[in-house]
Amino acid sequence: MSKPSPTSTGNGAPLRLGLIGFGCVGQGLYDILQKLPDVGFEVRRIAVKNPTKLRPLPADRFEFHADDLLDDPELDVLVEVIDDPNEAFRLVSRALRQGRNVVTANKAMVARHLPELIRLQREFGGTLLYEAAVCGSIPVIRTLDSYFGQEPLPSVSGIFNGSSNYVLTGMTTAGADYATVLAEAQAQGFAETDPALDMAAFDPRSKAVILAAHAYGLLLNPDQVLNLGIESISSTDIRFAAERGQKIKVVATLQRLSDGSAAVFVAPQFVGDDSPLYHVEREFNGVVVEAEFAGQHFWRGRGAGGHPTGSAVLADLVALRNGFRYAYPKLNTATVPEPAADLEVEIYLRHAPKDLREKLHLTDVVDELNAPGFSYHYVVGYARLSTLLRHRDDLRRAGTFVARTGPVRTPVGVVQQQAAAELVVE
Ligand SMILES: NC(=O)c1ccc[n+]([C@@H]2O[C@H](COP(=O)([O-])OP(=O)(O)OC[C@H]3O[C@@H](n4cnc5c(N)ncnc54)[C@H](O)[C@@H]3O)[C@@H](O)[C@H]2O)c1
Ligand SMILES: N[C@@H](CCO)C(=O)O
Repeated sequence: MSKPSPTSTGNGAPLRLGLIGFGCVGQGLYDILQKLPDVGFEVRRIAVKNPTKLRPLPADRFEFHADDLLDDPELDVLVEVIDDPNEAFRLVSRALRQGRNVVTANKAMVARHLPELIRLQREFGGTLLYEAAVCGSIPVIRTLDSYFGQEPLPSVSGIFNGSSNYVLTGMTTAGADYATVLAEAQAQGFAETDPALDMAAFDPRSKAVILAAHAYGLLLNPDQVLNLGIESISSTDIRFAAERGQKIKVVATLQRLSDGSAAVFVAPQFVGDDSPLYHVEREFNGVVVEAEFAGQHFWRGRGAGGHPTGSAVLADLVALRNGFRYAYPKLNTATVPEPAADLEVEIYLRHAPKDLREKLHLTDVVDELNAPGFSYHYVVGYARLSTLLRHRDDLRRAGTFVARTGPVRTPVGVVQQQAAAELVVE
């Protein structure tokens, strides 16, 4: 096979796309390209999986073997928007080994395989762009990679999942019940094929892992990053927050600590109206970047849906045509942080069975309701992130709801040990 053309047909003709996957995002992109006929991209071939599914285009527009698209040297760019991260990795890594240019929206795949995907681009010369993988239409990856490529970032945080935010908005503002409003999010194409990925915060964890690479040069194994979601949330939790003038939001936190290390985790959080995230509703996402010299930036935009995500894919296609590739400027530099050693975070814990609560070793309990005869019992105190990660699946199984209520801190014992060590040194 001759080496595919990188980013241009060379004669001003539209770039020829091979589209793999024609679900919410694939159709969103296709529709945008129909509405923008002069934008310079032509969907030449479309590979789908299910031969019996009804689709809005004539049947002869579709074929069923994505590998055939990879074997077609006439395609300039492959757009991978399927819902299977393992198959996506097989296809994308094969395409990169051919030196091809690929755009993907698959955050689970990118987060899990980023080191290998970077290596394949460097070794074979292809380009992989994935702006659509994080926060839908908010151009966060390219901004971190290019604009903030050299600037230290004390923190990057935000609402990175549209479906869970949609559910929280429905429960908070309309008193809707969880199952009904989740079904709405699914019907609108916001949710993953397995919505537990959204509700248990695996999806925003993938996005946090991707941003850690671009914001800090930190390549993390997703399994080592704490993710707590809202599967067990109830109207009592929402009322508890509202009585304190707060809302519950699922917030991803990437934060540089004073020792230079970086903490990365995702958890429901009590948010007051002094935070820009308080006002981010429905499927919208919000990203707050604290930059050392630029100060605070806040972006809000649609985090899910066919058109917003298709818009991000289109932006990648245009960037690719202009020769853009991620520089990963903070990788392999002296400033790459270590993942933070263990931290404590203040949490609200509702409905934790006694044995599980004991395993969490809560300290500095500041509030508690545990009256006999009441089904509603909660406690507010400090837990270690590592302990929460170790018992994350127990918490899910027990139907316990956990939300962050305060800042992270170095475990008290560790501070005392450090202070003692300093005393000894002096
Ligand atoms: N929906 C969103 O708002 C959104 C936003 C950002 C990123 N994403 C990501 O984009 C990707 C696609 O999401 P979606 O919402 O369009 O999913 P979807 O379920 O609507 O569509 C995915 C399609 O891919 C097809 N498919 C699966 N394996 C295939 C294969 N081997 N070859 C061809 N087709 C195959 C499925 O049959 C399905 O029709 C996922 O990785 C998702 O995480 C989605
Ligand atoms: N399921 C994801 C899609 C966008 O990545 C969400 O709800 O945010």
